[in-house]
Amino acid sequence: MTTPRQTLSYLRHLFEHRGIAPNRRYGQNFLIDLNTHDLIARSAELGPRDVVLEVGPGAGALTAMMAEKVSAVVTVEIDPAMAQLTREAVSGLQNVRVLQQDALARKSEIAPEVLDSLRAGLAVAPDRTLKLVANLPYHVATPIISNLLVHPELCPSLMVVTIQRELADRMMAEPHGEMYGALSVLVQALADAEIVRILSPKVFWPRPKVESAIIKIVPSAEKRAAIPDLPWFHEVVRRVFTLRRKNLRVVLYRLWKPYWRDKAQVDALLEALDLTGDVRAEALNVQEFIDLAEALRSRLGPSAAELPDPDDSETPESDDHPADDEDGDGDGDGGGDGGGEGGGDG
Ligand SMILES: C[S@@+](CC[C@H](N)C(=O)[O-])C[C@H]1O[C@@H](n2cnc3c(N)ncnc32)[C@H](O)[C@@H]1O
Repeated sequence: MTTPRQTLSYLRHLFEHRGIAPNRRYGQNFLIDLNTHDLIARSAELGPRDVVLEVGPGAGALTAMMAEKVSAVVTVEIDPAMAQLTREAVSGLQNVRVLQQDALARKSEIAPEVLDSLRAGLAVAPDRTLKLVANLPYHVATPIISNLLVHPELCPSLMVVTIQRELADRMMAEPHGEMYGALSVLVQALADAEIVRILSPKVFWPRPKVESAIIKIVPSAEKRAAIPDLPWFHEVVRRVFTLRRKNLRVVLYRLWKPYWRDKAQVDALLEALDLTGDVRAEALNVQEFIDLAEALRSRLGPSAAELPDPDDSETPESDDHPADDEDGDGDGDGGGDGGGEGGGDG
């Protein structure tokens, strides 16, 4: 077995020879411990019916290992130099498609070319199943995972990914805690998740500043079926956590203002759900979020999904960084009137 030291030396020489260096902007921390690659592949229970999506193949070591076991691998690599290394690592393997592009379109959606390649791979035989297996670049992990989780036809049967440990902890977090946010609700509402292993910075080159984790997410058909409108659920969870420190009465009134005559209508909706208006989003459990989204859907109607965020310029596609209170007013909503917290969730 190649040791981490040998892999590191190989990568260093390869990069030097090509005149390239790891690019922090792209979250390039390469796994140098091949045992970890092996653990990722084993945890993904790879088999001949699988079509694997790998975002960020880097030098292609995990790609080549997986391609031996599965029916097809679709890899997406933003960095042309890395895409070239991946192509070389899998040359001779007919079942790997290397897309050199951003895996995301419009910052938070999975690029249509990626989805089309997955559809093509799955269409080859009716028993093919999709899996996401990757050492994900940290800045795209949340949109990749959450978009696949709610995707109507391309939700994977399994996701095994390496991510920052903090993000893994957020996925597993319980209500009331600082870590609990849109991503916790989304993952727990739609899947069963477990942390497979915490990874020390030492297994990467260059070493990141923080720990990472391999997380295994198993989307559940039963849980999905309990949520009638997945995109709406995603939208409600994401929006409500943009104002995590306001009470729910204020949050709902403010987020869907054109739809309410007055706050008494919000109170009536909350009362029907057995919730008091002074409760905060971070206190709601997953089932309460499912019920809330459904009640709002019935009350507000389909056009509510089209409503822009209260102040779109300040509210990115995210919510959830714990405990920021950027406007200093003590309520942590990051703005005087409905701005978001930023930080990368849901
Ligand atoms: C953490 S490295 C993983 C590399 C390799 N799979 C490994 O395990 O050593 C993340 C990889 O994702 C690529 N990447 C970063 N942002 C991306 C994006 N938006 N779309 C596709 N690939 C991206 C980086 O260039 C890098 O190769």
